[in-house]
Amino acid sequence: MLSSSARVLATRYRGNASNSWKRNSQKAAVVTTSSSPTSSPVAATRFFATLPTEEDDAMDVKVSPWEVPEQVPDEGEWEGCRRNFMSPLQISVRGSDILTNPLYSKGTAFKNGERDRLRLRGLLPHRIMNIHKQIDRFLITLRDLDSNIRKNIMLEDLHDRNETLYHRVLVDHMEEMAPLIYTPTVGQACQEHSSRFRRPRGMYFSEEDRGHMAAMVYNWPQPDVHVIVVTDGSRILGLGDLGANGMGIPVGKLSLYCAAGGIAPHRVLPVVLDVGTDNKELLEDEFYLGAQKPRLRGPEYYHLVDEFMEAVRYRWPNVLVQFEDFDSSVAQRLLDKYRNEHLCFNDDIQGTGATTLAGLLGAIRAKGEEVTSLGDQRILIVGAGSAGIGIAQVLYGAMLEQGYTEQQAKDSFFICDQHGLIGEERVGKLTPETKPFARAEDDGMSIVDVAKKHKPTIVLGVTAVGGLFNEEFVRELAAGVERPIIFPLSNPTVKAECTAEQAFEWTDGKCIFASGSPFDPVEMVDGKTYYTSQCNNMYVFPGVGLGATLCGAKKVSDRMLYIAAKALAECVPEEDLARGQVFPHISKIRMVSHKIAVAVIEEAMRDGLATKISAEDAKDLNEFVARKMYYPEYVPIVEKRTITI
Ligand SMILES: NC(=O)C1=CN([C@@H]2O[C@H](COP(=O)(O)OP(=O)(O)OC[C@H]3O[C@@H](n4cnc5c(N)ncnc54)[C@H](O)[C@@H]3O)[C@@H](O)[C@H]2O)C=CC1
Ligand SMILES: CC(=O)C(=O)O
Ligand SMILES: [Mg+2]
Repeated sequence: MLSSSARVLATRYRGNASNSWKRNSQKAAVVTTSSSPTSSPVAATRFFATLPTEEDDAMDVKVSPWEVPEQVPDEGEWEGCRRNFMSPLQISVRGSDILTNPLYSKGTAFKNGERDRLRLRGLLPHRIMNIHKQIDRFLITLRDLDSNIRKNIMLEDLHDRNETLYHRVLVDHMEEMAPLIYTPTVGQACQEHSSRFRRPRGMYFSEEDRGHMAAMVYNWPQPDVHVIVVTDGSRILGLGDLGANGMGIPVGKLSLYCAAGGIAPHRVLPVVLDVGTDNKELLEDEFYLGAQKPRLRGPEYYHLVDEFMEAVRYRWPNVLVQFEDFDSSVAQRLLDKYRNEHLCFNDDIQGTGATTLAGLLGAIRAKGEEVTSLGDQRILIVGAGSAGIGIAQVLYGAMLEQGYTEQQAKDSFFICDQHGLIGEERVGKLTPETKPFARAEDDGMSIVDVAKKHKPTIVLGVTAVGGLFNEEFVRELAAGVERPIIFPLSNPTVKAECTAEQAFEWTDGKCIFASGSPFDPVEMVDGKTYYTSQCNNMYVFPGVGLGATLCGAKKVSDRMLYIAAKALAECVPEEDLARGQVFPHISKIRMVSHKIAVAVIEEAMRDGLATKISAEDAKDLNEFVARKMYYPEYVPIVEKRTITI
């Protein structure tokens, strides 16, 4: 139990932006030329040629010319890549079919000219609202709801009605909305997916679909998908096997791809590989919507995944596939199989590794130590699954980059699973990725004893065991070092290894704290406020995906993720670090994604992996990426006509 000396601040702190961070101004060294024109990820631009009407020009939506900032902009300065010209969207549907299409519908925001030419007159109430008024009205109702799951449902309803408004709500209110559409609420949304199913979103592939997948992918209505997030539902957050109910995760991740990463909504596809479930409750649940049979395993499972990968590549040869929440028994194997032959990455292994590296570089800076001292840290990773070993691999690679020897780098790690410290004694039972991190001695040692003996400077929790970092353990950490870095990364909130209050309370406010799901800052009895950060792969995957797809990367290399981590670390202003905040404020996430995307493209070009960057684009990659980022704004809609002369 906590004493009353710490309390969570009721209102989440809103970080200040600053211009103080240093920019990595390294320019691309190699320029590749495109053989085909780069397709735009921006909805409703480029391929529509008809000019807007006068009335559309007079739209009351404020559109200002965007600028690519040289440094982190002040609050409000970042326009999120707005445009001063909006090409009209040319569509062939009319009337009520427009209103029921979430990619086209503007609801009450259709102007009179559009209502006339699109045969909407009479189908909408008289009053015309602009997007700002629509958002105000939406927020009043949303904020009135008494639970986060109800808010999640209301947001998903909006998602199904009007994608532009939905994504704009996310862009403008990221701090408030991310926990509602993503962790922690998405966990509950997945658990309740079948019971509250309203409308399908995404695609499902199951065993019955074997032999048909190449045809099935043509059922998806969008011709040019850029990003797929796929799960088999086997390890949804820290909630275990949720089978087909895991669809909420690809949907939530892709909402962030659009709002935070600037990929247009019609270019994303959420997928569940419904290969059954070993979750007894779901197997017995009369309302469960997935395949009610035990999980497919062995060669049959891998063949199914293989057919899916072939099918999506057949229809969309350049599509990026993000593997998400696959159980660690298959995650690494799938990554190894596809990483060199398909544009793909595993978010839990690679994205989490890169994000954690960025957070640790920030934390080390916050402590006043050299960022290049990573290999001098003593890093205790509790949890040796996809996330734990993924993090170890990325940190290990970063240490080598910093000039440490392989042995020095390995000696920095203490990795524990539920049997305690992983030592060489059980090397025969370890996965090839875990083996290099086995310690020569102390196999099976408890985390408390590791803390006592080895005095870790950094502790990362990736076990999905809520409360595992108990008072004894955290106090031991605080006794060992002046300022322990404590990252309980498991999701959702109930699975966090400790809370922010506990970490600050038990370390007398000395720790640097970052968690997978957001925690409010904590006010201690001394009246001091202790700030928290969110260390979640959401800071990395949108930018990596944006950069990789924009440059037509042949693959996602480990170095791209390393570069992404460095770019992310550079986005944290000094004054945030001084408060112990080691990630940029969530409201800056579009700017972070932009910076990561530029860095990823530069790296792809250096490594000869970029296939779609023209010499012209390469002249100013900042501008190129900003121009390509989707921004949710209503564009004028016109009828598609075939003109014959
Ligand atoms: N913050 C972030 O961005 C991310 C957080 N995560 C979270 O990390 C957690 C783990 O994810 P995965 O590694 O994919 O799962 P996993 O199931 O592959 O790994 C869990 C590991 O924890 C170990 N473990 C279980 N009980 C333990 C105990 N009592 N003591 C020590 N170790 C114990 C298991 O042996 C296993 O090695 C999940 O809650 C997930 O939500 C995962 C990816 C990203
Ligand atoms: C954040 C994330 O990817 C996870 O918890 O699995
Ligand atoms: Mg995940």
